[in-house]
Amino acid sequence: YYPYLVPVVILIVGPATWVEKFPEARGTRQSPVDIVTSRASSGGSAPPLVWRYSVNHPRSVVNPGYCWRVDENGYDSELRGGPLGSDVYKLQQWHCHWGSVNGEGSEHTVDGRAFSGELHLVHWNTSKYNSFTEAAGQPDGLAVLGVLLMVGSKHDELDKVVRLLPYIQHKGDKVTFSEPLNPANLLPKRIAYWTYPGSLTTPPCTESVTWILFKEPVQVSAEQVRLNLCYYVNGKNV
Ligand SMILES: O[B-]1(O)OCc2ccccc21
Ligand SMILES: [Zn+2]
Repeated sequence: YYPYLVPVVILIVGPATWVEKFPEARGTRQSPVDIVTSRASSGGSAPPLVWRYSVNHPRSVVNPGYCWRVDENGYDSELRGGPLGSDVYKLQQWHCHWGSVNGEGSEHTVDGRAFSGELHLVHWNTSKYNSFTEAAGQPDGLAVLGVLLMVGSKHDELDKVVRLLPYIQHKGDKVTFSEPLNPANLLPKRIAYWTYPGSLTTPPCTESVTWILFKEPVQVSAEQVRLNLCYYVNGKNV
């Protein structure tokens, strides 16, 4: 008999190899980062951060393969002030990051602590650029509101998306819903935040994101985390 040549396939995936395909990943303002709270300078006299979202318009939930994403389909919205100077940004999409093990799903950490998940509301600079794609390549092109998620009470607004996950179990699946939803209800009550110039946390890791990470975590139920996990660890085809 011939000793079977076991095909040794070393699948090298993950951040360590992103630099080969995405040179931006070697940059100087890469996200996520650990927020060292003792080193954060006080906001001083930054103007207030202001947002306004449209509520009653059709949205689509998509499975892009790494989580779920809600597309705002171009409906009106505004984010301005805070670290954003005089530019006005518009909500393009929002998505979440969950871990494979509960309790360590967030992208950012705070003093070394990870959270169960992290919501990203992605806005683009409509004062300076003509499209999301164009803005996504510019240093002041995107502004992302980051919301840390921790296990606690059920989140009713988020549940409008979580309950649709069984219908988009595979990469590329999409479902459109018209139930009124206010993205402002996804944000914490207290709106103190940390901000820093960073990048996409996923390829192509473009350094075009002004990060605005709220200090106060938002609570989601253990069942909501479980639903996110089972549809995005098992359901996703990488
Ligand atoms: O890397 B991210 O998930 O976080 C910020 C962002 C913006 C646009 C697409 C993907 C992302
Ligand atoms: Zn993200």
